[in-house]
Amino acid sequence: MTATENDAAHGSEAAAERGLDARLVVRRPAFDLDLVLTAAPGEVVALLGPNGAGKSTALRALAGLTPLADGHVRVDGRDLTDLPPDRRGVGMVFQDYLLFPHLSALENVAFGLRAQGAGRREARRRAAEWLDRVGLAEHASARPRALSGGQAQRVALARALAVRPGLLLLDEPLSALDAHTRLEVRAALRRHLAGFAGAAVLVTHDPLDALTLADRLVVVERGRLVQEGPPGEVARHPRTPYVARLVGLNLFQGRADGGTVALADGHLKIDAVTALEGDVFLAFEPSAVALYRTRPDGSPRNLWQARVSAVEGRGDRFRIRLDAVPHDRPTGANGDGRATEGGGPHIAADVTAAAVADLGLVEGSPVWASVKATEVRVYPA
Ligand SMILES: Nc1ncnc2c1ncn2[C@@H]1O[C@H](COP(=O)(O)OP(=O)(O)OP(=O)(O)O)[C@@H](O)[C@H]1O
Repeated sequence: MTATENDAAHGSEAAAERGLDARLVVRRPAFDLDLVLTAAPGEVVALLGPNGAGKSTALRALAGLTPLADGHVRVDGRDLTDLPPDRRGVGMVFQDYLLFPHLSALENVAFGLRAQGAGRREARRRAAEWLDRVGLAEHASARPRALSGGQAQRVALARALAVRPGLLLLDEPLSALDAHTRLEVRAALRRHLAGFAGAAVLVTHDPLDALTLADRLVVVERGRLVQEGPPGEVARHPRTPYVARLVGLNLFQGRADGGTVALADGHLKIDAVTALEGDVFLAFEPSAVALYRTRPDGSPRNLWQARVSAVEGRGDRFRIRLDAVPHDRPTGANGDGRATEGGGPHIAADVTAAAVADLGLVEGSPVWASVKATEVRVYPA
């Protein structure tokens, strides 16, 4: 059906609600998903979340591959909830659904067009156009096994886009590719998604894919939406420890009271520049943390005793994981924190190789850590 026929068939319904409108409820013995998901036409939504959060389940439910216990899937006003996958008209780029091995690249792309009712010649003409668009015109007659991973991925993308679906689903589209190919395909995918008129939902583990490809992030944990928003906003203002780790920020929750935030666990107070009162999140970059071997002179106010729990190399910097030593517990006779158990907030600090050497940072080293009040972002919880 063409877009116009589609509109005519579904009348004002279609005009009323463009894009994706879904509530996905899936129940399994040890897991349940309940996720409201929408995407406007032209919008790319990335589903992010830890392993087992339910991202693939959500995508498969949209595709009709996993049955819904409750909820609905509507695309451009059309109710797909009870339709089998092949009648949904949804474009899919899934790892285990990539290409038909016995068909050429051209025939793979033409397949969906034929299924949509295009004549053989017309389908091949449009398929050739799409292969050209993804830069694979000269591979039209190649079988999938003769294509590289990146090429196969681009054919799969061309096949999905050629039918101009109202909804495009991409499951880890770059995960099987090596680092170099990944860069290339990411750039190509970005271009094609920008020109795509329908709604797109992308599942990824890779924060870079999510940050560069998506207009909006939807973070899923344990089958529930825990945070959503434009990538920059989510990256600046994480609301769960998973998101904070993903974007490399230190995150705490606490209560603000006159420019001081008492952390939720009651062990530390942090000076911050804020007019907020009440429950807040508090975030700062690992690079904003300064480390000292002994208590620094002039004693900055946000100063903790901590113990190094891990030292991780990251290019030309080192990320130091710290367990803060709670200030209201005894810190040992010489005040160096050695006698105290960890258990205060965890902090990440980024330092240079020279600092690692000068401070002698190894697992178990006691240190003093500080962060300036002006480096701490505070936002409502
Ligand atoms: N076919 C299945 N049958 C039963 N349980 C399943 C099936 N597929 C996934 N699960 C379970 O459902 C939950 C959600 O899995 P899902 O694959 O959707 O998570 P995910 O967020 O995509 O994880 P990952 O990032 O590891 O791919 C997990 O507990 C998983 O073990």
